Amino acid sequence: MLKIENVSKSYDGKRKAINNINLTIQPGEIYGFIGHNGAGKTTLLKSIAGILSFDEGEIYIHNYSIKKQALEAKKLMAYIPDNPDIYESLTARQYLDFIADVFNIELDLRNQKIQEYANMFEMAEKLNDPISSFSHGMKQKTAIMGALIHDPKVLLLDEPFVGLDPKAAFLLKEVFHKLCEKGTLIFFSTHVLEVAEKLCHKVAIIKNGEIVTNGETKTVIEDNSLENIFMELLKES
Ligand SMILES: Nc1ncnc2c1ncn2[C@@H]1O[C@H](COP(=O)(O)OP(=O)(O)OP(=O)(O)O)[C@@H](O)[C@H]1O
Repeated sequence: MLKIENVSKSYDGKRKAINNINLTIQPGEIYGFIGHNGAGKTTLLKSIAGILSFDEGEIYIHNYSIKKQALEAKKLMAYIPDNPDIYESLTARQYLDFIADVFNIELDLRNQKIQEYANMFEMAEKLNDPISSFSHGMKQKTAIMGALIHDPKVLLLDEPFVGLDPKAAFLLKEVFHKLCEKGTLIFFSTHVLEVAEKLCHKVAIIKNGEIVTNGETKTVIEDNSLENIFMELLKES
């Protein structure tokens, strides 16, 4: 479970980039996080991942506080940033081996997973090529494979569909479904409202650092489209 309690963060000590965020995400849920540019999505995702410190509140990953028990919490999760800036000088296989080493994944299991995901994302031929030679989408796929290698219980992704071709986007959605069947919870930001509408069990909409609505996707959208709800919420002061 991912529990976010009263979390606030300011970069300059004056304006809060996120303000009093409360969200609880259960195992097996696919949860979409939607907001305008600068709304605070990346700030919250990085705070959950333990990359960014926050000023107030607490975040728990399966009851481990990301502030006080960061190592235990981080073992259970994976975070994929919006820009897959991964080690350019390594080959994809070296990068995946490195991640597997960090998480202590035994050799047979890691090779099996690398092969499985490389086949799935059509990266098997590229495993021994340097990441510096990859397109944005190929780097994104490599980052995704790295995130999946240790079977995270909590998967955080910042704009995961940007830069993926339609087939890779379809495959990633399939991966989401498979993971959620196994009890992994997935929390991802997106600007692609159709994806959120179709894929997510629940959604939260953030505006100027505050959650303006959240809940079951079908309840949030009722008879309207998510795009209309989003535009209405942006208009309201
Ligand atoms: N390193 C930083 N230093 C100062 N202010 C920052 C920093 N990073 C983000 N901000 C500010 O915090 C607010 C939230 O930014 P954040 O990147 O979390 O938004 P976002 O919802 O992810 O936006 P986008 O959809 O454009 O990626 C914005 O006002 C932004 O200018």
